[in-house]
Amino acid sequence: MTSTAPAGAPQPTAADLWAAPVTARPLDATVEVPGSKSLTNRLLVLAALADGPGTLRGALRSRDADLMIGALRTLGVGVEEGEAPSTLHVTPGPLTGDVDIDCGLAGTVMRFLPPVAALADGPVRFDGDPQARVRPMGPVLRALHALGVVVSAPGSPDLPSTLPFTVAGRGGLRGGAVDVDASASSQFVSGLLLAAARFEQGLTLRHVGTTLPSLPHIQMTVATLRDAGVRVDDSRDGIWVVTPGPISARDVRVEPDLSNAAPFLAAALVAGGRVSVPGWPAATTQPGALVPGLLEQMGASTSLSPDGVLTVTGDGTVRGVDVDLKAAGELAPTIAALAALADSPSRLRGIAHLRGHETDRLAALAAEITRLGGQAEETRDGLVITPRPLHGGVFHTYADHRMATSGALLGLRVPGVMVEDVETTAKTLPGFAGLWQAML
Ligand SMILES: O=C(O)C1=C[C@@H](OP(=O)(O)O)[C@@H](O)[C@H](O)C1
Ligand SMILES: C=C(OP(=O)(O)O)C(=O)O
Repeated sequence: MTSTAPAGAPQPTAADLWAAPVTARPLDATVEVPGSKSLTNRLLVLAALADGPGTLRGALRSRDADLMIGALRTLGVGVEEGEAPSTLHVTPGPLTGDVDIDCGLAGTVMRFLPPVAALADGPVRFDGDPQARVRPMGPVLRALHALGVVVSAPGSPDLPSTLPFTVAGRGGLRGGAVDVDASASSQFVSGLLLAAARFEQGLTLRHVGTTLPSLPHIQMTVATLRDAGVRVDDSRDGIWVVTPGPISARDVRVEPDLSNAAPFLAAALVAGGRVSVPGWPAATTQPGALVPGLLEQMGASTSLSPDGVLTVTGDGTVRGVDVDLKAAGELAPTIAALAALADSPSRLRGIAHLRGHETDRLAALAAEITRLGGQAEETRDGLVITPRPLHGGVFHTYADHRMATSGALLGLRVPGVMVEDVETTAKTLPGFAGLWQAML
């Protein structure tokens, strides 16, 4: 397949460009990454639906997390900062309708909150960034419709399949059995499951699509529900049964974001030397758990100390890989950047659904690696990347935080890489450029 960059990105001005730093010497750094986006936004939703006030500690504060906080407040939930901005006290209350929710570009907000909105006492209007208006929403909205919820789009008689849309909250939902095709996003399943204990009859949810991406994220949803005392039966592949009942209010600590740790750890492979990330959980449902194994396949050594410090060591040589990233599509931009710097070709498979992420990530990665002189081609479900000598140039990011971190990784070795709008990393990692510089 040929690649064209996704449309919609205006030409950057010089002020939008960040000169990615090149390293002259091996790294020797420890990088503390903030809380997981996926855990923070799940735990916020569960705290909002819980049977009493609860607390999150080590929560992420980023655009996506703050959009979730803002949306929950709009719905009548109390969310107060504690002694640190990463401590959040959540006080559930009756969910109020006749409100507007800004989803920004956050998949977790646009997919997790429509089922919650069905519990509100009036219409909840959802919209987001221009790029959010092309992200797939149809399956979750069709599932809500099948459960008896009225979902509408402004000025159209049809059931919407993208933002903007309105969910007519009626103060509650019967629940029952419903099918969903989650082949475009696991978040359709997670969103329905997170609210399901509050449906009168709970929920029996069956995935009916050909493929199911991001299974660790669904397992994360199930684990966070169970930790909050909700009964979930996931003993049959592609079927989840949530028993109705209270969601327990809790005081929880959020793990660091292992997917955001990935580009920092990968830097040890590109520059040589070592990078350590403290707080690495001994066991986790985050797909970032696959990072050490992937980096080892690409030539790194890794170790996890008993006190949870993950260390990646490299010698500046990157090996090509053939990997299925279906379980961890979030890691694909990092692996693609490594592949462009490798000593042999790579194939990334199982990630067709990345076309519906912040941008069409397959097109964006192929276009930007090619622009720097590399060879990267889209396949039906991924990318084939053949290393070539790279040169500097503008690395467009398409409002995608993980495109920006990929550009930084390439720039570590290739002089003159100018990353467009590096601040787009604030979606999940505010201060990325400073953390990156401090690592060098
Ligand atoms: O549930 C979650 O927190 C997420 C699920 C995944 O979505 P997809 O299944 O759409 O890839 C992942 O890519 C996204 O960054 C976060
Ligand atoms: C796909 C991602 O985000 P979202 O939660 O917006 O889907 C991502 O962070 O890589």
